Amino acid sequence: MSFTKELRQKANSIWTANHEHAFVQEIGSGTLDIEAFKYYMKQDYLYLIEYARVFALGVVKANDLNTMATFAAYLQSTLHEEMSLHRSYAQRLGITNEELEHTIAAPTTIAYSSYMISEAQKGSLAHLIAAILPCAWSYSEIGKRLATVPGALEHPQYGEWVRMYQDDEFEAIADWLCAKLDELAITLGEAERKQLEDIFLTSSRFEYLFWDMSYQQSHWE
Ligand SMILES: Cc1ncc(CN)c(N)n1
Repeated sequence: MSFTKELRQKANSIWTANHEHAFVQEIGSGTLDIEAFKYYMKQDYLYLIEYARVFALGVVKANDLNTMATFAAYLQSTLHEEMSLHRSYAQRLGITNEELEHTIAAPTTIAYSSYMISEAQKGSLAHLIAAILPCAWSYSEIGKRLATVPGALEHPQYGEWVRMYQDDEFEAIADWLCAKLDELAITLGEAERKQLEDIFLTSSRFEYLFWDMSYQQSHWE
């Protein structure tokens, strides 16, 4: 079994909890409270700014031109495709650009994005990928699953979100990161593989906390 398949298996209970989280389920059914979605969109925008920085660090840490170019392409697509989804929702939901960029980051947003940046800065390229892989991969899995829910793709409010994350182009990012991490892991010893596993599991847990924050915190803001 490949290294990333092993990681996916070890994180299975966390990923199942993410799939079953009320926020995710209610995007699929179209019943999510719009205030929770607005809160999520604003926090996620801040998160994505830092996520994009990790791709920039990938350009710096890459040791061949193809890897550099791929990280640069994903930096570009995060800033101009994924974040344009948020800008388009913001416009539709009456959130100004000012509000989007100057929202105060919640503790979970700060903790998750600081964790990713810290692992990316202090570790190797493999550490960097382990920190961001759950972000790219779990969203693709969630998008693909929600796309099978009747009506989810066409829902007037949440359909655009589902269409973005179920897209094959989005899945290609996760596939590429998996292939790169599998390639790098071949030469690593047990101790370093264990570090990568811990990072992957921590980011997976942060994914859960992000859904939960968005579902809960919007009620007590
Ligand atoms: C918190 C979070 N994690 C992952 C993704 C997908 N890039 C996202 N938009 N937000």
